[in-house]
Amino acid sequence: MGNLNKEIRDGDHPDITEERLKSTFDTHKMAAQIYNSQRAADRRNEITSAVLKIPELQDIKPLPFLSREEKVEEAARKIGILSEHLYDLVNVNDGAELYHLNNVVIGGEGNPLALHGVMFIPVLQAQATDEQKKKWLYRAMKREIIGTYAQTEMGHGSNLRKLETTATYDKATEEFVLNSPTTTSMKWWPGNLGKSTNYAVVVATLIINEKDYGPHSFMVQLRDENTHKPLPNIEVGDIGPKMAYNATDNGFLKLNHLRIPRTNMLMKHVKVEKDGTYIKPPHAKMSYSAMVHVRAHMNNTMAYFLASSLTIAVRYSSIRRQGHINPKEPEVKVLEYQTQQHRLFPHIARAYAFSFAGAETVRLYEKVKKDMESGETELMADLHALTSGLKSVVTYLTMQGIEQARQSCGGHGYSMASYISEIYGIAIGGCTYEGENMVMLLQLARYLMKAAKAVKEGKKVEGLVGYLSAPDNRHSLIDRTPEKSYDTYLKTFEHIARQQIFRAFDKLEKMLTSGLPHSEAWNKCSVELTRASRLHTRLFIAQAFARRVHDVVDFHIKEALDDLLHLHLNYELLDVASYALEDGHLCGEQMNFIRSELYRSLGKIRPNAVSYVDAWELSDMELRSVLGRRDGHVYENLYKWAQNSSLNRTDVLPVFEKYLKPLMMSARKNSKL
Ligand SMILES: CCCCCCCC/C=C\CCCCCCCCCCCCCC(=O)SCCNC(=O)CCNC(=O)[C@H](O)C(C)(C)COP(=O)(O)OP(=O)(O)OC[C@H]1O[C@@H](n2cnc3c(N)ncnc32)[C@H](O)[C@@H]1OP(=O)(O)O
Ligand SMILES: Cc1cc2nc3c(=O)[nH]c(=O)nc-3n(C[C@H](O)[C@H](O)[C@H](O)COP(=O)(O)OP(=O)(O)OC[C@H]3O[C@@H](n4cnc5c(N)ncnc54)[C@H](O)[C@@H]3O)c2cc1C
Repeated sequence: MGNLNKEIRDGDHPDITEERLKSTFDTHKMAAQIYNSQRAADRRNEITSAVLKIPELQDIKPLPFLSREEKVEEAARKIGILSEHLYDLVNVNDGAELYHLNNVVIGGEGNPLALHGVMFIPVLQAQATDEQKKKWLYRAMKREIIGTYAQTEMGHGSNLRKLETTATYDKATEEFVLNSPTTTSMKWWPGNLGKSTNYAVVVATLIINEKDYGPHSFMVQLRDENTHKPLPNIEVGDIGPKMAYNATDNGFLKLNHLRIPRTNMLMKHVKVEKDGTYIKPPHAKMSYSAMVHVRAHMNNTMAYFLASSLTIAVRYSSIRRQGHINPKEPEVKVLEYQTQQHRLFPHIARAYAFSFAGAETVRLYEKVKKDMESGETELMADLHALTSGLKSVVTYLTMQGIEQARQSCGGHGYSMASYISEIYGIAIGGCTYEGENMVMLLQLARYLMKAAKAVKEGKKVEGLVGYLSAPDNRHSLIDRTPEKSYDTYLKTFEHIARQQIFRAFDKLEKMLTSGLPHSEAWNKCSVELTRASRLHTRLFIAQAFARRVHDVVDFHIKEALDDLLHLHLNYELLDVASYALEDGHLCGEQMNFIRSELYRSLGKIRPNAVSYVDAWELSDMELRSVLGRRDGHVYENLYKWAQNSSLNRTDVLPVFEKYLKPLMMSARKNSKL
């Protein structure tokens, strides 16, 4: 039998090899859990190996040394090369393969086709008629045209019903007139809108006979297909540098009474007839499908960002030696410190948890998508509630985890050589895009309040909120849990979520009964409501993790995942325990039990720490991190990396002659006086 950890190679840093030799599980088999099948895990590695053989696909230099223009150019250059090799490298119908290819070759900072693949094509698939698909979708799939999804405006992103861009139907010419009447009505933010795309699905408020029908989707050609010059009545450009994503040209768009044919409205589910008759869709929010598509996949992209930063931090922590635990022994790896373990390991568990919750979400999404094809919309509300909560909780916890990973690398974590700050910047965009987190937590809260009302009225609720009708124990039995049975933990999470949901419900009801209008009462309860949504979502994540561990067959993988789950449940419970202490569901003694289980878990995880992150099988090419190198040879490569700095091109910079020398000369002269 070979090594269980598949990353071991001759010549690696002995400290990291020592870690890998301790692995109790086969890291490639674990990758099959993370990526949902052995085949998917194999394909990732095959794609990486194939990419490594194509010299033109390698980074010209470390990305942090590129200017914004160079980043945009570099991403576009690689997209060009990728086009030549695409069909040899991946199955183009497999989103996971494309995403992996993107991460290895281009990375997270963006590329000209990002929104094309993530939103433009999905919105056409879901909302275009067959005729419209023939006209645009197939051309888009062949990349004859490049598109984006232009919804957000300078003045409005969250509140879609107040989008100012109008699409007014002109019956006489059978056209829509698209107009941005104000500065704030300009589209502002859409990815790749600024410079790369020549088409966009523009979301605008539909007006027929002066009646407002709310946001609808329209296909708009922005630029000439040959010259790429903006078409008449269109102003379009880049919105400038951002915290991260700087290889992406997020853009602005002003439409000046632009006329488009009636048939450019996406009409699979909703229609405007020639005479202006409006035929409504089977469900009012069907046109929001592109957002739900991205939200459903965000658990996995966030898990990936979190796992990337943890891979960097854990590998580095295994070669970084500083300080002593036993003064008679050599300096220890910083990974030996309990504080370092507590800082990193719970986030490793979260990355796994998000990936497992993500797999369940994508399954539900695929089902709803299929149902919608035939006009069936029953599960749309469940999916919207689930993805709204997960999107918010997972992005927020990912942000926390990445920042802890950065700090755990000390000074070198702050250097772009770690690349963690870039990953952080990319990931935290997710707290805002696809619905600002608070706004989306409040969407889930609407669903939870409906369920709570039903329960109060004596009705039985099922599915994601089924626990609200289930019997509850007055006191948690958590310290009477047999090993490897997590039922009592999950029951405690259920109790906490249930209590908070009803607390928010009761508060809201009381205000409504006192005569406060619904929207005001809602606002006054909104902090409690968002708490309810978070607790409900964290319960779902814990349940999804437990369901996955339950289903695993391989003994060693199951055992390793079980250790992570144990850590997860104890850590998360401590994080939310105040809710259960308030009503005496948990007592002080049980808190001590949870704490001691948590510390025991850290010790259990420690020998496998490097293997848990190695199991994500993130290559050096995609990590782009000196600290996270697979071989552990960090220090000599940090020095090499710094040689890329343009400041090192000459020994003396012109600023010396210009500013520093006169400053020092004058200071010296003055001190002689
Ligand atoms: C050469 C080739 C090489 C190729 C190689 C590589 C190729 C690349 C391949 C892959 C690349 C991968 C690269 C990855 C890059 C990743 C990039 C990141 C992408 C970033 C994208 C970001 C995009 C955006 O941000 S788009 C804009 C998003 N905007 C929002 O999310 C707005 C948020 N607001 C809302 O959604 C709504 O306003 C709202 C939901 C808050 C409220 O809507 P409303 O006003 O219409 O609602 P009402 O109040 O009237 O009603 C509420 C009611 O409706 C129900 N509801 C709402 N939404 C839904 C829904 N979607 N489904 C079902 N029901 C819904 C809600 O539940 C309420 O119901 P009630 O019953 O309670 O009334
Ligand atoms: C990296 C990135 C990429 C993006 N890509 C795209 C894209 O491709 N296409 C596109 O169309 N858009 C895109 N966007 C825009 C993005 O979708 C919006 O910025 C986002 O939906 C938030 O809307 P907003 O900016 O209006 O926030 P605001 O709503 O202005 O948020 C400001 C504050 O107000 C609060 N708030 C607002 N409404 C409520 C409420 N009802 N209740 C309580 N609090 C509230 C929020 O919680 C927040 O704290 C992108 C944004 C980013 C950062």
